Amino acid sequence: MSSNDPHGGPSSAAAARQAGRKHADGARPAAVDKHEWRRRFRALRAAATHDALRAEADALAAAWRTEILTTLPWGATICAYVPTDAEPGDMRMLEDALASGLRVLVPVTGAPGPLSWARYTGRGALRPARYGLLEPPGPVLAPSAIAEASLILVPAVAVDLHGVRLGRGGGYYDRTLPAAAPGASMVCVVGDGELVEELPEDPHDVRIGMVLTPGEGAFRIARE
Ligand SMILES: Nc1nc2c(c(=O)[nH]1)N(C=O)[C@@H](CNc1ccc(C(=O)N[C@@H](CCC(=O)O)C(=O)O)cc1)CN2
Ligand SMILES: Nc1ncnc2c1ncn2[C@@H]1O[C@H](COP(=O)(O)OP(=O)(O)OP(=O)(O)O)[C@@H](O)[C@H]1O
Repeated sequence: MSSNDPHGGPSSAAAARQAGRKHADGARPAAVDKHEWRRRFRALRAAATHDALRAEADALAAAWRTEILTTLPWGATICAYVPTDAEPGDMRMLEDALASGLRVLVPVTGAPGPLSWARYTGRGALRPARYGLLEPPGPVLAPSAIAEASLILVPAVAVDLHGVRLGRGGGYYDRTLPAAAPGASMVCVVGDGELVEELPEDPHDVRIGMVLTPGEGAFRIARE
């Protein structure tokens, strides 16, 4: 088994990081392995204790507040998403964004294609949607609304140090992000074990430029 084999089933964050290391020949892992990589990261997260997940969410909420929200002007638009229980971070991040005076848009999921958007006004307004997600009922904004955002939170199962992102496999964000404003920051929120050296990349994958992790807070990664 090579160190990049996603069938290996690492049992810790350190093992996940190790599994993301480069092949000796420098080649990227085959893109066909994305399903296995998703399965592996999902298993790691499912095995985490309640206390560990709570500590992770606390650290992410604190870093989000102090390292990102403080940099955004009152009234700015951001694109975020409503996290599920199986994703890092929690609703505090959305609530704190509202409290900081931001206009917060979250995705409205339709058939695979560019995501539409709706304004997040508070958790009480959310309704069950496709894939077990929670979304605002509307009014629905066209996919082009992403161009108004100065910062975009992009959900990720994992991300690598080159900005390659592994999503949930719908291809939604890869079809959505090209309409973002040229200067917008694209940020993935991931657990410490979900930032790895190298993930498989397809030609359609849009690289992101920043990560927020519980252990190291917000930092830029290379988009190269
Ligand atoms: N909270 C949240 N909202 C989001 C996303 C997200 O990742 N997280 N999305 C990000 O695009 C969009 C929804 N995309 C989704 C894409 C696929 C699946 C899904 O159920 N995938 C299957 C298996 C995929 C595979 O391995 O091929 C699964 O996860 O079991 C769910 C949502 C928009 N809203
Ligand atoms: N820009 C695009 N145009 C056409 N098809 C695309 C595009 N981006 C992705 N796809 C298709 O979507 C499918 C899923 O792609 P991929 O596995 O990269 O999704 P993902 O980034 O994990 O998902 P998501 O963005 O929903 O989290 C693939 O079959 C891919 O061919």
